[in-house]
Amino acid sequence: MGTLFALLISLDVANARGPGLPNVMVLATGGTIAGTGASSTTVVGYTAATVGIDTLLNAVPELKTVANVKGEQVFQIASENMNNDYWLKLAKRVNALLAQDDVDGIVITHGTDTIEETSYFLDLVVKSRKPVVIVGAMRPSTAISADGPINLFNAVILAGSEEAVGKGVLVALNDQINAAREVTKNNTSTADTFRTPELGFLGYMQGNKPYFYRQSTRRHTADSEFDVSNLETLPQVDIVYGYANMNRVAVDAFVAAGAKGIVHAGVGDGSLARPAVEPALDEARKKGVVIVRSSRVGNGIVARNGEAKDDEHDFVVSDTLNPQKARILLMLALTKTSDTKEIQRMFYTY
Ligand SMILES: NC(=O)CC[C@H](N)C(=O)O
Repeated sequence: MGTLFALLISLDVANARGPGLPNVMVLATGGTIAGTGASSTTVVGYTAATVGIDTLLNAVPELKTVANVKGEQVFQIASENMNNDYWLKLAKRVNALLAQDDVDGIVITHGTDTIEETSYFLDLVVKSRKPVVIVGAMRPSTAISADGPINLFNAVILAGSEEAVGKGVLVALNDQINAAREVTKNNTSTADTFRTPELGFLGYMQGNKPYFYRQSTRRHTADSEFDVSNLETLPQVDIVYGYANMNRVAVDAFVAAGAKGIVHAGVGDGSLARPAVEPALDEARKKGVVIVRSSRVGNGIVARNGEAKDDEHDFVVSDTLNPQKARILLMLALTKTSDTKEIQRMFYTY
C-alpha cells in the first residue's frame, strides 16, 4: 500500500508539467555560440554574435527529441558589451515567459565572458522555481569540434528536467552543471573554462540526463527579495581593483562620476592599501557611497572586522562573492535600502 502510494505520488510529480516532452524556450543573446570564423580551424579571432536563433536551433535537430523547443532573439551582442539595460530586458522577458503555463523551462544562449554575471543577476531576480539554464560555447559555430551544439543540447535537456526545478539559475557547459552564485570563467580560451573553484559544481550531464550531487545553500530566484519588474535603471556601482603601489585616483573618479556603491577588489582577504586608499573610501562613505570589501584572490571569505575594522569604517564585506558578483548584489541591494547593516545581511543571505 505504502509503495503504491509512493508510486502514485511520483507519477503525479512526473506529470506535473503534462504528458510528453517539456516545453523549453531558448532565448538567444549572442556570444561565441552564435559566432562564425573564417575557417573551420578558426577558434580564436572570430566574430561573436553573427548567427541568429533559427540557425542555432536548426544546427541541432536532435533538440526535437528531448523538448518542444521555441526560440526568440532577445538581443545579439558579444557579452563584453553586457550592461544593466540588457539585464533588465532579459530578466523581464524571462519572468514573463516563466509565468506562462506553457513554458516549463528557459535556456539562454550567451557569450561566455560575462555568463557568470548575467547568471547571478538572474539568480537574484527571477521569480520562479522553473529551470533557467545559461549556456555558451568557447568555439564558434563554424569551428571543427564546435562545443555549442552539444552544450545547447544538454542545456535544453536540463531546462526541461524535473531535477533542475528549484535549483536556481544554472550554468551548464562542458557536461558540467554549475550554480550561478559561484561559477566563474577560469581560462581565456579552453572549452573547460567554467569552474566553481573549491566549492564544486553541482552535477553532470551524462547520457542525456542531469545528475545532481549538491546545491547552493544561499537564497535565490523564487525566494529572493529583489524585484526588477518596475525598474528601468539600476544604481551605479563600480569596482576598484587593488594592487601594490595603489593610489586613490580610481576611487575619487568613481565618486565624482556619481557611484552609489564601490566594490573594492582588495588584495588577500580584502585588504585596503593604507594610507592611499582607505581615507578615499572613508570619504566616499561619508558622502553616502556604500563600500563593499571583496577580494581579487578568487576563493575564500572576506569576513568582517579584524584589521579592516569594518564597524568603524561602516564598510560591508562580500563574504565569498567575487568582485563582479558583489557588484551585482550591491546594485540590487541599493534598489531596496542604503542601510549598511541591511546590506550586510543581504551579503550573508544571497
Ligand atoms: N566564448 C565566448 O562566448 C566569448 C565571445 C565574446 N567575447 C562574448 O563573451 O560574447
